[in-house]
Amino acid sequence: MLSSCILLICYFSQTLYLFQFGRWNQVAVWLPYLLLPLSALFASQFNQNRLALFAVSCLFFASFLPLVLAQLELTPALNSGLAFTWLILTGFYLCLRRESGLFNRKGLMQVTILLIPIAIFFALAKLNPELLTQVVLWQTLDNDFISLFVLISCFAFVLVNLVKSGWQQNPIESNFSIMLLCCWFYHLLAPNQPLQAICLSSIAIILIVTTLSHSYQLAYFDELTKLPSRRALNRYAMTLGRKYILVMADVDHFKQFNDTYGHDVGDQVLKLVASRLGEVSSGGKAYRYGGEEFTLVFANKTPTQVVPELERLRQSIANYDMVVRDKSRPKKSEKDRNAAPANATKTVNVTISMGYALRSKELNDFDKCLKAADEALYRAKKAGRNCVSD
Ligand SMILES: Nc1nc2c(ncn2[C@@H]2O[C@H](COP(=O)(O)OP(=O)(O)OP(=O)(O)O)[C@@H](O)[C@H]2O)c(=O)[nH]1
Repeated sequence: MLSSCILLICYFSQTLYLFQFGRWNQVAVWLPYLLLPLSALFASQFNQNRLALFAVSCLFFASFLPLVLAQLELTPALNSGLAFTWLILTGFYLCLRRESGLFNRKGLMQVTILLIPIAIFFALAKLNPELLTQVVLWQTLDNDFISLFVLISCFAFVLVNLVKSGWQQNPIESNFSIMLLCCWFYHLLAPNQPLQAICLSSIAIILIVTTLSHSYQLAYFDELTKLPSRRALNRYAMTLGRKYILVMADVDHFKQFNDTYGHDVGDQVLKLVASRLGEVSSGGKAYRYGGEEFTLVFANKTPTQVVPELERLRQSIANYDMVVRDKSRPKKSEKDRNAAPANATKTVNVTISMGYALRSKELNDFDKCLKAADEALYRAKKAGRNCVSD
């Protein structure tokens, strides 16, 4: 989200600067017609079909939609308000939808749903044009270009998205909010065509940045735990100097835990352990190595600095009371289901074992050091688990 904001500011300021010289106006006006199809193609190649559809929608909005709405023979202000209402509804809908294919039944249904508001506009324009004007245009402000409906939906959209994306840490949702703000600027900047075109080009650029950042996230972050993945660890290994400590951490008796409480609860355990390890201090970085194994890397640290932090992490996980649903309780009848039984949930504690290795003359490369940390982990398991070993 931050990168999109920075990029947008740079793009805007540069283009505004070029505008001072006038001759760039023509370039700016046709640029969206190059960038939007490009971003749609790019997004669809990376299976980001919602982004691709939004790019196509913007293109439709800027080219064909005004021609379609012209058939209604309404005022230009109302046409503009209707077009924006449609674009905002489209953005809102696509943002809330789950990712699905483009050329299948779901994809076709998505496109049909996007066209429904236009059908409603046509019906209302024929049946009750007064109502349409009242809903879309903010007549009280005596400003035909500001639409109350667009204003409210815009704020609602940004608010919902920011809350949702903050909670999910998803670049797609948060960048949809920025794109909507661009649409909002487009609306305000009318009838300045070149400036409006900059807004559309900005949307195309954000679409490309979003596609790239989401793909980066998929490649380098673990989906379940949100920690950087093993691939990210291997990348980080290339940047490490001559002094570092590697730690291998493993959840104790995890198989038994999975067997007793089920795979979903097992996943919850992994999330819990990952969130605790992710809070590592003393300059450490946490990675999900694979399965129930995690790796911590401390660059430029000595065991004396690192071991107390490992002990702190181990204890914070061991002391956490995790509430799980007791899978073993008998299935109840419909009547019993309403009465919450006392033993419906129970509290369990998860422990982890850790082994660490310091890079030295013998362990002079990352793989050797990692293997030594793994052997130390094995010793921690043999020593009774829930402990740190070297
Ligand atoms: N729920 C869940 N289970 C996983 C995941 N990845 C690996 N596992 C399970 O983790 C378990 C690993 O078990 P083991 O390697 O035998 O180790 P353990 O039971 O933790 O025993 P010790 O390490 O000796 O304490 C296996 O049952 C895997 O199915 C995952 O992403 N989610």
